[in-house]
Amino acid sequence: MAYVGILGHGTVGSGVVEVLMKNADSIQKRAGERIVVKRVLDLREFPELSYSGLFTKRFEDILEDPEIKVVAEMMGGLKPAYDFVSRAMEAGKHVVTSNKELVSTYGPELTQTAQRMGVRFMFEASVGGGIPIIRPLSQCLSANRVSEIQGILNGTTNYILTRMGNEGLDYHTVLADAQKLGYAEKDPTNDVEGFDSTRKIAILASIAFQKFIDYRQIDTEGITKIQMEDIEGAKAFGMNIKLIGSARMDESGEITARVSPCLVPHSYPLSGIFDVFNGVLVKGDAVGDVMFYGRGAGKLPTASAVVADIIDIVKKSDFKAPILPVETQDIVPDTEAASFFVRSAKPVEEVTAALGECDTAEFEGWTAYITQPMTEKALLQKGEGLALSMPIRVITEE
Ligand SMILES: NC(=O)C1=CN([C@@H]2O[C@H](COP(=O)(O)OP(=O)(O)OC[C@H]3O[C@@H](n4cnc5c(N)ncnc54)[C@H](OP(=O)(O)O)[C@@H]3O)[C@@H](O)[C@H]2O)C=CC1
Ligand SMILES: N[C@@H](CC=O)C(=O)O
Repeated sequence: MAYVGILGHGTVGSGVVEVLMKNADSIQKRAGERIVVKRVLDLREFPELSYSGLFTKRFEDILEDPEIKVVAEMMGGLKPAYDFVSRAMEAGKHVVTSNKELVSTYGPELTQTAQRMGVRFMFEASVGGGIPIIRPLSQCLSANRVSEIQGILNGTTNYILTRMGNEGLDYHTVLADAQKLGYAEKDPTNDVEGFDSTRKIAILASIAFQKFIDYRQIDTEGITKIQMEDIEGAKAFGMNIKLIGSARMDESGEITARVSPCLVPHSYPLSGIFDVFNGVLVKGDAVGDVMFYGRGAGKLPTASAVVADIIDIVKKSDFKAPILPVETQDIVPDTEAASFFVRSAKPVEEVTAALGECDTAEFEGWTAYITQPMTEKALLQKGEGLALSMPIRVITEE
C-alpha cells in the first residue's frame, strides 16, 4: 500500500480523492501498488462523504504519520502551503502540487529541498490543468533549443471570452458561471487580470530556458478592459480575442515575456481553442512547432494531472522530477513592433491621418482599425486626442 495525505479538499483536492478511489484498480496496475488516501486536511468538515472519517484539521496528523509517503497539496496560496510543503519534504515525504502561485514563487527553492532530501517535488497540474505540458517540456523536448512558448493558459478567461463572443453574454454573468464550475481561483482577480497566466508562462519559460523567470517582471494585462465592441470588431477582421501568455529567448539569450489579450487570425493554431480549453504552442529548433491542447481547469481534468504525478512517484519510475533552475534571469522589455487593434468614434480620415494606413471595419458610430506594425508607445503618441480604445496586439502568422 502507498499512503497519500491530501492538503485541501476543494475543487481539485476532492477530484483527486474521487479519481484515486474510482480508478483504484487500474491505478494499482499502473503504479504497482494500491494507492490509498489516508488523511485529508481541510478547514471544513464533510460529514456527508463516505470517507468523512479521514478528515483532520491538524497538518501534523499527516506530517507525523510515517506511513504517508506522498503529500498532495491543493490548498492554493502561499500561506500555509509553502510551510506545509517544505516541512513535508524535510520529513522525507514526496510532494505533488497544483499550486502555481507556490511553484512560480518558491519553485527553485522547493526543487532544491527535494533534491537534498532525496524526494520528488512534482507540479504537472500547476500549468494547463489536465494538459500534460511540464513533463513533455522537461523530458520529451529536452533535445531542443526552445525559442518561444505561446499559450492560452487560463481556462476562466478563455471561457469568458468564448461565451461573450458566441452568446453576447456580459462579462459578470459568465464570470459567475466560471466560478460555479470551479474554474476560477478563489480570488478571480488573478484570472481576469492575467496574473494566473503570468505565473504559468513564468513556470514554462523557466523550464524551457533553464533560467528562473520571476513572474513579477512580466508585463501583464488581463481581460477586464475588453468590451463587447472589441469582440465584434475582431470578428469583422476574421479574428478572435484570446488572452495570450508568451515568452521568447532570442539568439543572444535575452528573454522577453508578456501576458495580454491579442487578436488572433482564425488560421492561427491558438485561435480554435474555446471554452475552458487551454493550448500551448512550443517552438523548438529541432522539432519545429508543437501544440498541447486540453482542459485547462476544472475538478477532474486537474485531478488527472495530480494523480499522474502521484502514480509516477509510487511506481518509482526512472523519471526525474522537473527542475526549476536556481539561476535567475531578468527579462528585457519587449519593444518589438506589432500591429494593433483600436476603436475610435472619430472620423476615419482623422484617425488614419494620425495613425497612418490601417485596415478598417465600420460600425454604427465607431470604426475598428488594425494599424501597421509600430510600438505601443508610438501608437499611443500618434493616437493622442483620438479617444482610442485600449490597443490590442494583433498576432500575425510568421
Ligand atoms: N480549480 C482549478 O481548475 C484548478 C486549480 N488549480 C490550483 O489548485 C489549487 C486549489 O484550487 P481549488 O481546488 O480550485 O481551490 P479551492 O478553494 O476549491 O480548494 C482549496 C481547499 O483548501 C482548503 N484550505 C485552504 N487553506 C487551508 C488550510 N490552511 N488548511 C486546510 N485547508 C485549507 C480550502 O478550505 P476553505 O474553502 O474552507 O477555505 C478548500 O477546501 C490552487 O492553487 C489553484 O490555483 C490548478 C489547476 C486548476
Ligand atoms: N483558475 C485557473 C485554474 C487552473 O489553473 C484557470 O481558470 O485556468
